[in-house]
Amino acid sequence: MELAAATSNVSVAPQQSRRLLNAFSRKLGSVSSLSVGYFERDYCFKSPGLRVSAAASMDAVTAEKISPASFLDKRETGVLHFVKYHGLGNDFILVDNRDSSEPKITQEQAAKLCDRNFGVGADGVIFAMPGINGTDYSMRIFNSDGSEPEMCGNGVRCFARFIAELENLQGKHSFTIHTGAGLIVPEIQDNGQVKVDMGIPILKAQDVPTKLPGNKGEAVVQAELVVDGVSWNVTCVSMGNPHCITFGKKGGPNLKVDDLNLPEIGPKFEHHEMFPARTNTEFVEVLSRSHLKMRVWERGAGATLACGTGACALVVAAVLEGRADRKCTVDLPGGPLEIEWKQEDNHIYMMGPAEAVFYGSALL
Ligand SMILES: N[C@@H](CCC[C@H](N)C(=O)O)C(=O)O
Repeated sequence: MELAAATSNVSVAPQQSRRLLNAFSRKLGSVSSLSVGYFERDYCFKSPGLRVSAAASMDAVTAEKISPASFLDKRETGVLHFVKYHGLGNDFILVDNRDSSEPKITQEQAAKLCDRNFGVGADGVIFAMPGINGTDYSMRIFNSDGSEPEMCGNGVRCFARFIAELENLQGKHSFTIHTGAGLIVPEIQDNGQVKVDMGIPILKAQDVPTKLPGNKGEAVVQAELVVDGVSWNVTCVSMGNPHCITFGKKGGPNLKVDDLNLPEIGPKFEHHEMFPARTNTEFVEVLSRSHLKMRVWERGAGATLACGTGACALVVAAVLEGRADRKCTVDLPGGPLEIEWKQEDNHIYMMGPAEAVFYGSALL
């Protein structure tokens, strides 16, 4: 797989952007069907001046023909058009797969695309697919290692914004989405943030899944897990995907998450024999009863800047361990999420941002 090109709108001035466009246009030469893909989203859609300049540098396609939907509509064999989104720096390649229930690329191709040196670079690839059992859409995701998780919290916020863009929807909108974790309902707010009904957390040990024996009914709460000879206190929660949450070592002080050597300790949790489906691990510092700080090591993706399902799972763990209230701000490396585990319906609600970053095309 070869990368055609892609450009981010982060801190690129209009003049630089124009130069980039011209360079891409020259480089791609007669491959006019691809050259349309390379423009700065924000400047194209918010800056009429550049829109004209951009079009002028592309001899084959006029700016008027460019829209998010028409860009993704282009269907050349061997080319994947995508939009890159992120939710607090947890970044995804979004693929318009609404015409088929088969992902447009394989798990191996997804892993290559996610490579930050030889590909686009992302924590995962997300496919927007036709709904199942009466839902509006289905979401599937491949992690950056090519494995397929059941759910992705930051991803589902990106998914909702992607659908709104594809369907040209403005303002408040909600969708029903079938995922590996069942029905998930995101609602885009007027300010562009996305609130998601993440469903009911799963606590039964064998359903998480973990081989640790239940110690609070069937749930695993503040139980001992020996990792590399060191005893940690862990609580296990599934949000459709498995999470192991720790606030510190057994008998030790509360965690200071900035002091952790995540690349060293993270994989030892992920591949621990007590987690037959591997696990995501959240390391959590309690700042107050309504303010938590976390770092995450994700199954199949490693250290990421944010994990939505992880933020939900750790609030559940904090409540079960008596460390926090049901409504918390969770600080992740990429920014904060608002999480509430509602007593009334036992559902967890997550609120946070999702942003499109750039459009691109990859040669498969
Ligand atoms: N970053 C995601 C979780 C993605 C899936 C995870 N790596 C897994 O394998 O379970 C989120 O925001 O929830």
